[in-house]
Amino acid sequence: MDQELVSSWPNVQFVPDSYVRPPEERPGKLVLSSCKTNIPVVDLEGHDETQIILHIMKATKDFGFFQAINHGVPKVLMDEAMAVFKEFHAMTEKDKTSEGSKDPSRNCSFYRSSKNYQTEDVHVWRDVLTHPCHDPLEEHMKFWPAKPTRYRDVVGKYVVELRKLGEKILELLCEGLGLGASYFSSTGLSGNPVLLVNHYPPCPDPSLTLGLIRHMDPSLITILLQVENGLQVFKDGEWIAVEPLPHAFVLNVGLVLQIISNGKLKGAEHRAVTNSTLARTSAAFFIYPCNDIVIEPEKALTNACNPPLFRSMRFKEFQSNFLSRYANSEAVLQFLSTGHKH
Ligand SMILES: O=C(O)CCC(=O)C(=O)O
Ligand SMILES: [Fe+2]
Repeated sequence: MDQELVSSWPNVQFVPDSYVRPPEERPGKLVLSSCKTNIPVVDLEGHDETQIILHIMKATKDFGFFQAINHGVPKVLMDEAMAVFKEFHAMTEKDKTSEGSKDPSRNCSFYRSSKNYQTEDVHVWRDVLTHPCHDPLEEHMKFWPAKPTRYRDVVGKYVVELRKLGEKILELLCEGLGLGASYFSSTGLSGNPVLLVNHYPPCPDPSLTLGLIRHMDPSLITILLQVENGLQVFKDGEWIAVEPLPHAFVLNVGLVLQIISNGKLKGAEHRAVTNSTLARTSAAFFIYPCNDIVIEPEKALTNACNPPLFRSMRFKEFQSNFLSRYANSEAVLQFLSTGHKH
């Protein structure tokens, strides 16, 4: 059973030992309805941009997360993209594996649990399709799945819209931080968006396992599309469930933005729980810097009273160190820290 994708176990009756999380990580009773459910909702339409900026800054400072409505991405396209993501994950294991493994460099790939499957002690209950989304799009698209037949067409349109939305949110955050609106796009810091399509099949005992362990994202920001419950955010010692709102996106601050803003904006830990009846699909659009870009606290945001809290390093180095410490945010932050405290 271990050799197959989680989605290939249609009638699994119990959680295999290799998927049972250690007791301190298990969601237990906090799987769904017993959690609080409240993260801020930000309406991105409207004429008063100053108010929108204030609202986003407050939400990201308080929670590291918010849901965006009236964001400008066509609803029909969101529905089509989610439908095609579900169609991909509903294909046979053979088709998913061959359609997701066309890229010899493995930037576009399909895998179960996590990229550390071979070395991790315990797996998580998910299958993943991931691929790059930066320009020139056609060059990456040839490695994207060709089945379902409309995948490239629909997802190609979807990622163009998400890149626009990402730029818009980053511009608003820049203004909130007092940086020029084009700060990220002009520096290459937002030049490397990647899509990750998570699929969490129904699980016989969601209290024992996780779809995704507690982590922070190694991105500038992440834009998540979800239609079923399962995402939880850790705040003030508690797990908060992020209930899907129709046609909203869930936005969160990643570690790269935490570094650049010198801690003015902070990421939040989050995880995904599984569900005993429904399969859940979520699509995370990560805005990453290009590999060779140096990430460090922006000089305009540091001074003698606000010394840089984070070391400077290339994104590539940041990412490999992040991955080796994935589940341990404290160790990640310690690695990044200059030793200065707020
Ligand atoms: O599936 C979700 O809701 C969470 C996805 C996520 O956090 C991630 O892919 O980093
Ligand atoms: Fe995440």
